[in-house]
Amino acid sequence: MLKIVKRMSLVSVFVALGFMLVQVMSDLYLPTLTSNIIDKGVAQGDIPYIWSVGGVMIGFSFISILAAIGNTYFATKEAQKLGKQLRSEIFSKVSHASHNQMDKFGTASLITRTTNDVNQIQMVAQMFLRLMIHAPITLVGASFLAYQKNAELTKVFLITIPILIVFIGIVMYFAVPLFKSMQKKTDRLNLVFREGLTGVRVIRAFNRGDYEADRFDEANHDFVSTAIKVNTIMAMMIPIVTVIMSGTTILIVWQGSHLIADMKMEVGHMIAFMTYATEILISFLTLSMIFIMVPRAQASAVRINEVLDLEDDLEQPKTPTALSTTQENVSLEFDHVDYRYKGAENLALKDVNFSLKGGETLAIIGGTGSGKTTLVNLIPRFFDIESGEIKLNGVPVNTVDKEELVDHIGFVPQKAMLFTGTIRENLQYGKENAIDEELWHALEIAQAKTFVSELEEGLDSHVEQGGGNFSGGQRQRLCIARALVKEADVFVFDDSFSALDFKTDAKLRDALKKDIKEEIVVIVAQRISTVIDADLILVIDEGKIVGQGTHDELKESCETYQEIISSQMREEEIA
Ligand SMILES: Nc1ncnc2c1ncn2[C@@H]1O[C@H](COP(=O)(O)OP(=O)(O)OP(=O)(O)O)[C@@H](O)[C@H]1O
Repeated sequence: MLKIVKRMSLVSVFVALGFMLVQVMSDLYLPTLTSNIIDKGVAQGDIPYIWSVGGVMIGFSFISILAAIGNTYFATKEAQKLGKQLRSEIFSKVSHASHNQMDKFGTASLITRTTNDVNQIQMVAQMFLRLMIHAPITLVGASFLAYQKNAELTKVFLITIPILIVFIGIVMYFAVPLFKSMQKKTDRLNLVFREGLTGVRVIRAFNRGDYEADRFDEANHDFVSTAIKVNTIMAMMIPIVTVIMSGTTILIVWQGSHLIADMKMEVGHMIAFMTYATEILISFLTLSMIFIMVPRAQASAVRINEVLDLEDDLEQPKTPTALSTTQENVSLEFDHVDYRYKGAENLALKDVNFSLKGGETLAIIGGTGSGKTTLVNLIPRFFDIESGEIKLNGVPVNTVDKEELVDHIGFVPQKAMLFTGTIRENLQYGKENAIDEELWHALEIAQAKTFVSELEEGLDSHVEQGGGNFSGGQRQRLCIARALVKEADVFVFDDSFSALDFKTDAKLRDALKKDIKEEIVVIVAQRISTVIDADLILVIDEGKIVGQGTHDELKESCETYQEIISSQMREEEIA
């Protein structure tokens, strides 16, 4: 937690604490002034004394109010700033995280960490600046002043404070673990909620609405029952502490009245003593709340630090090699590449070997789970390989600055993902200053020009979250156009033509061939018709290249390729 709160500005922290100190001192002085008014003013009928001390009291009350406002302002400002900074740092970390790191946490947990966990820290930071120092200082100050008023009467605390401590201890024993478990339950709730929202169409298609609602209810019930338990325990605090406080007052009045009767104490002193006693007990209560909140925030701090301390598992080269692009040097080479997912027993890719020159098209075909996506993900270095070497334009990709490498690659992932905004903003994602002409050209190659031009607002048409207002095929074509706007050396299309009909698929590949003369095109596909014209086809099975060559060569020599052809011919016959 210390590591996290270190982000707060020391100046603001000291200013907030300074205001708080002034507030505590003023508050502690007020009961003494009350006691003086009663004992010296009221008891002796000294009206001018009452007026003058009353004036001082009003003055100190004002100082206390102003100090409280100052403290709250700086405490809130610093706590909010801390929350803002943490959220930005987590977001930045996550947006630069590798695929492996994203898989480690999961989206739902990352959302909880950015929202709920940051809120916990924010609350504790504010409480620290408002109360954490206030409570101990008040406790010490009020105890000292109460002792000064009457040492004999402080014996009352020897009875009430141990009772309070035991009670608070019991509450903490039961409440702290429940508070901690609530974080995990919030994670689970977010996970189920998120899956329910993102998968709403699948849920409807499979008529699983009731099942999902039950699943959500279960997570919701689990969360709520823990919250009820914890709140029930906490709800007991106030009445029991009130009883203890009332008991303390009764004991003070009972003991105090004897002392007054014996002329060992004045009435004003007893009233001041009672006020100090209340402050002492409230400080104890505040401290106990702090002891409950700090472990909870500590759990949040650990979860936040887990994200912030993520070591970059894709090392940035210390002296990066520049990646130049000339008409002659565009090339992509996989040299005996092996890759294994973190923690996996088997290699996901074994001994992948091929090379391509600018202007060539590579097609990768194979069954589901054979390793096609894994292979193309290695080109922009989403993962680091176990052995072998991958070179782009003759330069090993792990020696190139990561951002520079990605700048040279136009990537269309398997899942067509668009951002909320306009079509123009989405297309300019890879080249901010791309002019309309370039955007229309990319749309034309991607076979998206016709439907975009038919939209009333053309390039300025609104794109809903995730591209929800476009069909699957339209989304895919917009994603293809977005990649084409980039000035890349390699264009990767990971199963990006799957939602297109055969005619559009053929037209798109034709347009690509005509337009992309110097760059490399890598197409992952399931359909033979998509790969048929490629200069090189890799047939992949269980991570191994089982055949490579042109369509005609593979048709003769590769058994797996022949099987794919015959299975698709059967499908066409059936159709
Ligand atoms: N993040 C991951 N962690 C561990 N294993 C993974 C991960 N992603 C994929 N795999 C495994 O690696 C293998 C290859 O997966 P990959 O996604 O590359 O296949 P694919 O050929 O693209 O499949 P599809 O055609 O269904 O998209 C599969 O066995 C899969 O289970």
